[in-house]
Amino acid sequence: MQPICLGLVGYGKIAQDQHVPAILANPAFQLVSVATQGQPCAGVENFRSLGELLENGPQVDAIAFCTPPQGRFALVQQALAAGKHVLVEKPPCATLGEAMALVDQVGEQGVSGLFAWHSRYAPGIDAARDWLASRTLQSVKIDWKEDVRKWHPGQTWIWQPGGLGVFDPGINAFSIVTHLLALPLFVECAELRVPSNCQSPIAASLKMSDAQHLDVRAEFDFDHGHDELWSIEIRCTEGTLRLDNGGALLSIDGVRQTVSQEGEYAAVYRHFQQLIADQTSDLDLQPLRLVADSFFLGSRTLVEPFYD
Ligand SMILES: NC(=O)C1=CN([C@@H]2O[C@H](COP(=O)(O)OP(=O)(O)OC[C@H]3O[C@@H](n4cnc5c(N)ncnc54)[C@H](O)[C@@H]3O)[C@@H](O)[C@H]2O)C=CC1
Ligand SMILES: O=C1O[C@@H]([C@H](O)CO)[C@H](O)[C@H]1O
Repeated sequence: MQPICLGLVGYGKIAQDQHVPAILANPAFQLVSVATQGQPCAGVENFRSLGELLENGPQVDAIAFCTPPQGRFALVQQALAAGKHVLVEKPPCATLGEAMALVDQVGEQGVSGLFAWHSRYAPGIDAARDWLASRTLQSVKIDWKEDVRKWHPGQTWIWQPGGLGVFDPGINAFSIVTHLLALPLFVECAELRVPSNCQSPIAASLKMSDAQHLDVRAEFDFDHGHDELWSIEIRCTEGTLRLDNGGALLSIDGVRQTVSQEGEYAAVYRHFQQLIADQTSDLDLQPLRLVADSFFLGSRTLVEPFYD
């Protein structure tokens, strides 16, 4: 079986930390080229732009996008126009409208597309979804707190329009709960705390619900201590489910459950491989819709300036 020849755009932190190791560990893929504006990737042909990669580089079947969300729409469109399958890091684009347009364009091009909500592939998520399927939900409490200086050192794009600020990690919690819960969620109120020298929030408090008036609360914080707090607690009539460490740990009524041993990005690329084989796509917009609605409804409070 011929490997899927892969190009990658944006050889930055997540590409180095997660994408390239996952690609190299999966024999179904062969990374053949990178287009990036920073340091080059060893062992493959490097280019300064996607256009150069497509025009002058080795033939590729698919492209993985690890650039910031601003400007990503045009890049993915370029790959689609060239008939390439696309794997797009979260958030898929800087706006909901751009992401909606990509969904249409993937369909029109007849290729496979994946919006890679990586937290949905955390080890505990599938078991949590199975347990919840037969339970009666009462409330959901989300705490998603980390240190931006640890996870996005020197990344100014995250504080610019389209960079989402604390919703860049917070959208991962949205991607989990929209995957776990049967009914669509909507935002009821949002308080956004924006540093005086930034365009996007550093913290947020949210209240959400669904058509059955489920009580969903979320606290997001990008200026948290060194030890992250990525937890979701779901109280049901029959008991309490808790996901910790971003979904890597699952407990039910305080008892730790056995979960998958596969890492998030290994599962992401295995899913992408299957989508290509099945000639289909997985392009969910729900997490980005919740971010958009949080920004629509959000009251803004200016807080002290942020310095990296
Ligand atoms: N930092 C993290 O821990 C994680 C980040 N992500 C997501 O991955 C995406 C990238 O984040 P990071 O890797 O942290 O950012 P980063 O700033 O470290 O890397 C972005 C890379 O894209 C390159 N780039 C920008 N515009 C380009 C263009 N037009 N053509 C080619 N290369 C271009 C830059 O040179 C840089 O190497 C974001 O959407 C983020 O939400 C996902 C999971 C974790
Ligand atoms: O997607 C993301 O994940 C976090 C962090 O890497 C935990 O995995 C990061 O802030 C955000 O971009």
